[in-house]
Amino acid sequence: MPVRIKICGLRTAQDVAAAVACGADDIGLVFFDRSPRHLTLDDAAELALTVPVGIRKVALTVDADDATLDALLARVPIDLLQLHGHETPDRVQEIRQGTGIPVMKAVGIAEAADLDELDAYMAVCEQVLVDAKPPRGGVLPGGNGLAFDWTLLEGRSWPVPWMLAGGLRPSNVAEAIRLTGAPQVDVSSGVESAPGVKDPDMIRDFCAAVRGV
Ligand SMILES: O=C(O)c1ccccc1N[C@@H]1O[C@H](COP(=O)(O)O)[C@@H](O)[C@H]1O
Repeated sequence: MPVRIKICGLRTAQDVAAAVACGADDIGLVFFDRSPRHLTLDDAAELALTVPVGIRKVALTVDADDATLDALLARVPIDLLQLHGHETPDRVQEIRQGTGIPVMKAVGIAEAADLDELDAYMAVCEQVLVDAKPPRGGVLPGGNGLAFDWTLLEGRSWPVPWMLAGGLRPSNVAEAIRLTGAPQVDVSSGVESAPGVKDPDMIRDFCAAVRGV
């Protein structure tokens, strides 16, 4: 099976076109106002219209309340919710049942013990996102371009689909896939020329590196 590719933090129709042309499977829209990739609902609704059928539209939220999620889903057609905050397994379950939208919960990894946290989420969501733990006191809970020790994942297998994220770039994604066996990869800052500014050449190189594994 080819490794699935998610390009996250797209903000313009040109970003979407570049990702789609290079074979991305998922595009990520960020709804977190402290992020340089944040989209308003109006901008996201317009951008969503440019995404071809068959490409999954993923909404990234951080500890969003029900009203925020309802407003988002009423305005923007979303295929998968990426929960990137401190949502507990109970809250994940509640969101999944309340919205009817499949959920991918992000879990931050810095050491082997952090992997235990994944188990509780496997039971309540469609997918998990295995990301680097954000730096203490950092502004963003993700999208920091930081990798974790991928050897922690060697020999692991999980019963639900999972995606690898954190510091992936065109130059390291092939090694990350080889070491971890990741069936899906997610990138944001690793294909940017500046925070929030996607670079079509880097998107192309990233996708080519994944497809070359
Ligand atoms: O991209 C963001 O701005 C962001 C904001 C808040 C939470 C998560 C965010 N991005 C996600 O973080 C990981 C890793 O990103 P990177 O490739 O290391 O920059 C990825 O899943 C993004 O979707």
